[in-house]
Amino acid sequence: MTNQNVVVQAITVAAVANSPPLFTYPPPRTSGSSAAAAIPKKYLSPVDLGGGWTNGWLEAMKASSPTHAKSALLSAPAVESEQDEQSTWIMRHPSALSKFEQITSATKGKQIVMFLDYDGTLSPIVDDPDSAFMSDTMRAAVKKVARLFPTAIVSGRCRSRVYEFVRLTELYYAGSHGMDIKVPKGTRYTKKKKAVLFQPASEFLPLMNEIHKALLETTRSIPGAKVENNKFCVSVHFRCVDETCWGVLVEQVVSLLKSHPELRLTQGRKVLEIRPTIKWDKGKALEFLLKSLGFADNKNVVPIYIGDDHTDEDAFKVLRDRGQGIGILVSEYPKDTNASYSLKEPYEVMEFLLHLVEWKRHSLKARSEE
Ligand SMILES: O=P(O)(O)OC[C@H]1O[C@H](O[C@H]2O[C@H](CO)[C@@H](O)[C@H](O)[C@H]2O)[C@H](O)[C@@H](O)[C@@H]1O
Repeated sequence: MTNQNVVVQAITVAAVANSPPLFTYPPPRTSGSSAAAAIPKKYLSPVDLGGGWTNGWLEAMKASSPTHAKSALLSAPAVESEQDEQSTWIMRHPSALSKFEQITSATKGKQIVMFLDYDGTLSPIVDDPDSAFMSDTMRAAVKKVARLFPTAIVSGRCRSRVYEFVRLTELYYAGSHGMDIKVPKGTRYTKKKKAVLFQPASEFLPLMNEIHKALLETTRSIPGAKVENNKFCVSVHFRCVDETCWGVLVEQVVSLLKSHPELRLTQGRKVLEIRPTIKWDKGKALEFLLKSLGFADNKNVVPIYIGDDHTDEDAFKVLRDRGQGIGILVSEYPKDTNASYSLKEPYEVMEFLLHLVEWKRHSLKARSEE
């Protein structure tokens, strides 16, 4: 078992797209002085800890909720109508189903490596994170895909938890937003004698447990708040919290972070996430897995990454920067993204996976008959 540590470095800021964002992420400071001046640069979080930090996050929480984002668009006279917005976006990020042939022709003769996010991609978003089950039909589709292509799950969840949901031993798993990767021994692709465990934030484990405990305690008074221990990341869910309490909740999180400049705050779908300020994310995890599979500099490899969240943007950006691979965003709404294609919901993800299986089987058969 290898356990490499990655040096704690300056922060990687979340991926930003070329076009103007529909809502800002990470949130801007709204006012206040910077308490971050005293913090060593290597630990500096994406937004400083000045007085505006809480307000900035609160605004971001509101703006990233689709109903808010939508009404903001509709009330701005300069913005195109909602429908125009949708069709402009879909032209830029066409459906991976309607452009299926374009995708497969780009992968012809090349090795596809499949990367799948879990929540909102393989399982629908539900109120209770512990009930985010994947359907049997989706599991069967992923199983079929994994028979044909190396397949990895890259999730914000704790690795063991996401495995409990997926329950497919033949996959590679990266949990805690890529900070906990397990490459099993002796797979078809790696043939390694020992499993490889890569945990670049391992030194943060005791601190993350402390943070989890502290947040369980402080958020106890807020109805609907849920704190999840994702090993190298702690998630504070606000999906079931009344909007009037969001300010108090974010204040609690921010005040805890004030004494921990080595941690940073990010936001997912109705969730605030506290994680170590290390230069590691889902994009780095994608690169690490490609390397572990022996495909590091292989130009004949096409990674396909499907995800629905801010944190998946790091992976989309890696593919865009490499000029290699296909990023597919799962979203019903126009969102600022580095992905090239889109799918509306997990059901469409399943259809796409099954199309891919069908196409690959067909081309293998055709080749064997040549
Ligand atoms: O990277 P992912 O696999 O997409 O994980 C991201 C977060 O997903 C989970 O939260 C999200 O899904 C929940 C269940 O549908 C939903 O209730 C919540 O509002 C969403 O944010 C998970 O619970 C988090 O720990 C993950 O970080």
